[in-house]
Amino acid sequence: MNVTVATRSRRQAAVRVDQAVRRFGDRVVLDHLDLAVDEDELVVLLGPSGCGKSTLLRLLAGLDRPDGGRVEVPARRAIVFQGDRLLPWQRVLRNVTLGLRGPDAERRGREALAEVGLSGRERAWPKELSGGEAQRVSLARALVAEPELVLLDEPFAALDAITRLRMHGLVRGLRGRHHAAMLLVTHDVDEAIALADRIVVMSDGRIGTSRLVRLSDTDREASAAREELRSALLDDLGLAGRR
Ligand SMILES: Nc1ncnc2c1ncn2[C@@H]1O[C@H](COP(=O)(O)OP(=O)(O)OP(=O)(O)O)[C@@H](O)[C@H]1O
Repeated sequence: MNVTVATRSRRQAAVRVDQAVRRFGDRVVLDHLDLAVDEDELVVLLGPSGCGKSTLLRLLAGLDRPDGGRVEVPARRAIVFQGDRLLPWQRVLRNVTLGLRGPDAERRGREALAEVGLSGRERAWPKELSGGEAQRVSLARALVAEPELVLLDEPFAALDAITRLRMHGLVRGLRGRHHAAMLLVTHDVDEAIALADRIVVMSDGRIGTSRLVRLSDTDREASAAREELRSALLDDLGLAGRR
């Protein structure tokens, strides 16, 4: 057994991946990959299609096991996928509180929905929601149990550009109130810049470069510093010509 649930202590990395290997047949998808995510840190994992991002996230979520190496994650973790994966036969509030126990579950669910701007929609059915609203419910569901780690697997990829920008603003706001490590997977350079404390670029089954993002929220929208980072990331991804 090589996935362990870490005992948490102060200042420890929330996620620690050491030399993880994952193979499918002859294909080595994760090739001795190392990655650490600190408590409270939002790391964006950026990489081209097929480079193994989802494979890594599945290991961290405990949905799959490595063939070699170690994966340490906290016990309380949540995952948000590209599709909302809400239960269509449950109302919005119930979808959020499904994993909760105790007498205050409903109150916590309502608070989580208020946080994502969906007060008043508690009794709606999932099919009555827009794509952006459904993903906001998914975020509320992920955060309601105060996880130590939130895994976000291209959660906004299916949304239109304007809704996606709104979701970026929402995630930045939520970070101030939830002290979780977050790992967000995307192949969208602009999304990475909009959200990350640190961007790690994945290729050939390993983490290549790791860049700290030191931009203010205003700079993230439009500035020379942002363009410089964008160019550097396109270089990291081998897409320099697309600038
Ligand atoms: N269960 C599996 N069986 C066989 N091959 C798999 C399996 N899961 C993933 N792969 C292969 O591993 C490689 C990496 O897949 P993965 O989904 O992790 O990539 P990704 O970086 O998330 O891609 P995308 O950005 O397109 O979602 C792909 O070549 C894929 O075909």
